Amino acid sequence: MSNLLELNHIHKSFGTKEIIKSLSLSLEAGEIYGLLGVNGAGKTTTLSMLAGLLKPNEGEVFVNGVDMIAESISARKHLGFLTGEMKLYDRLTAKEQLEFFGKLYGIPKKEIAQRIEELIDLFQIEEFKDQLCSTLSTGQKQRVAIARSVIHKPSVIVLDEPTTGLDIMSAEQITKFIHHQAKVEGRAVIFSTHNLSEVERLCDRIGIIHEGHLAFQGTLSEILDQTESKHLHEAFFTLVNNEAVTI
Ligand SMILES: Nc1ncnc2c1ncn2[C@@H]1O[C@H](COP(=O)(O)OP(=O)(O)OP(=O)(O)O)[C@@H](O)[C@H]1O
Repeated sequence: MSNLLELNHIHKSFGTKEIIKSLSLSLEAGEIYGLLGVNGAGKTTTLSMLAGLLKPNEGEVFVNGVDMIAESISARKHLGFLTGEMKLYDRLTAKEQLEFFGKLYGIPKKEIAQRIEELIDLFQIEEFKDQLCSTLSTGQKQRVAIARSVIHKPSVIVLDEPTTGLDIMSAEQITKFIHHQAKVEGRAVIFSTHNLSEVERLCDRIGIIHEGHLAFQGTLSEILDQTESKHLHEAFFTLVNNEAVTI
């Protein structure tokens, strides 16, 4: 099967600070990939590079076979990106927000209406669809933000800490969404999180960024085997505290 997403030997520095030294990963259709790492490890930096918001100093990014660096406008059409940095427009209602982004992506008017109905239904936005975004709760805002990021039906979905700050019900809704997108719709989903149980439950593969590299990349059972751990949190500490395991 061909890869929907490919990162090859990415390097990124800010000034003299080398954040990502060499990082490669790929995702197939239907795969869910969880990106872990301590605060400041470089998860947001990596996801921003693969979404075309930051340019790597070296390396390649392909989305659906399109070169993100050379043809970023066309590559971004295949990708939906959610990050805490991208705020909703406070003066639009939840529904207007979705309409606005539908138009930005050039979705025909008739299709926008239908797509918005689907997303309102999927994320249970109905109750607050006509409320200004400035008045929404954290969980409601996050649901609108994710709906907005996938309005154009991208084949690759990139979510930076999608469940951070959400209660257990809202977080569950988002994990169900991720599962559905990959396993029913056949999209590739990569997300960063600090919630290890979410990763254990949801991800086909896990990547742990440490000191600019992927200290581990593989399935849950592979990481447990390689670190001789019973749980992901034990494996995580083993990899991040002493790099006894090499891939
Ligand atoms: N624009 C920038 N200029 C300078 N340094 C930056 C910039 N963006 C990120 N960094 C640095 O790069 C490192 C990685 O940051 P990044 O936000 O990618 O980490 P993260 O793994 O997402 O962390 P967290 O779990 O805290 O969200 C940090 O040391 C951060 O200070």
